[in-house]
Amino acid sequence: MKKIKVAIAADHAGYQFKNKLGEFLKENGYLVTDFGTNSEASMDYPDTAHPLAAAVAAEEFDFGFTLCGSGNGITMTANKHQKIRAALCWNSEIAELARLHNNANVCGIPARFISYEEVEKIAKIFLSTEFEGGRHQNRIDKIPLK
Ligand SMILES: O=C(CO)[C@H](O)[C@H](O)[C@H](O)COP(=O)(O)O
Repeated sequence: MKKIKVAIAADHAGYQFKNKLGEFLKENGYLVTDFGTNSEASMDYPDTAHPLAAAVAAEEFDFGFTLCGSGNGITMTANKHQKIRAALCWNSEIAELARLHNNANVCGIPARFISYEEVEKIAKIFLSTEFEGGRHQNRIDKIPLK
């Protein structure tokens, strides 16, 4: 069976959870590529979020996970890419809706505000939920600026 390709990226605030999430995903059969950051030294989230978003937009990966302190900066950055629909997901219900209704291809995680256990729950539901299509397809078609 074809393995799902997942990209992960973080800033210093999301570094620890990003590493744990990467290991968890590998253990569960996903092909994981880590776009950094590679330490807890302070850095600027666009430096990892833009390369991840460009690669997901180019369909080199099926999904991306981005982690920073609030999840906001790294999600805002990813959403600057036309083909990216990055959703800020702070619990599994929101993550499920991000896939069902928004066909999100990047999951933004607020690492300073949720537990690591919640991160795994979010990742599991995000990766296993199919987009519903229908009325939601009409809506996401209207998101990009023409
Ligand atoms: O981008 C963010 C805010 O929207 C993230 O939460 C960052 O991780 C945060 O701003 C980093 O803050 P720090 O004080 O530089 O550690």
